[in-house]
Amino acid sequence: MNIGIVLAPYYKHIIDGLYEGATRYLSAKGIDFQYFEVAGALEIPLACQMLAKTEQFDGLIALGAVIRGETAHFDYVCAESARGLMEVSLQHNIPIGNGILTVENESQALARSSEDESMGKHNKGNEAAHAVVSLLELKKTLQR
Ligand SMILES: Nc1c(NC[C@H](O)[C@H](O)[C@H](O)CO)[nH]c(=O)[nH]c1=O
Ligand SMILES: CC(=O)[C@@H](O)COP(=O)(O)O
Repeated sequence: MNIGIVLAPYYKHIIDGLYEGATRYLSAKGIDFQYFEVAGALEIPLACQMLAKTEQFDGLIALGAVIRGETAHFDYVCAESARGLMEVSLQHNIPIGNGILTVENESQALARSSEDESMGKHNKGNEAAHAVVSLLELKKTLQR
């Protein structure tokens, strides 16, 4: 099993936490992974489509953090990155875990990308990795 991780280090310290959460989950299950960087969350869907077309990955994980600013740009970045991921996943029949945070402020982002469980919220990178693996396990069951 080979997982492609597409990450957008717009906020590097936050993405590092998401990446740690995702890769700890994959490593604990003995699953191989490779990562690829893009500029921001809006570029993640096309990168996922590029990887899906290689047919070298069983699943993909998208890691990003979108924090609301002063304008409506937040709404478009969140909506279009999520829509793009769903479109690629369904069109290419490839499981994609959406670990793109869409939050109001940095505090909310840190709470969802921390390695310290005492921060209260789950690590969304870990959650995205679990989501992909669970879909791949379902796929394996159906192929029996
Ligand atoms: N504001 C955030 C962005 N904005 C950049 C876009 O994702 C994109 O790179 C740009 O519009 C050029 O196409 N990206 C994030 O990942 N997080 C943000 O908070
Ligand atoms: C969420 C974003 O897109 C970020 O760039 C916010 O920028 P702005 O303050 O110009 O809305």
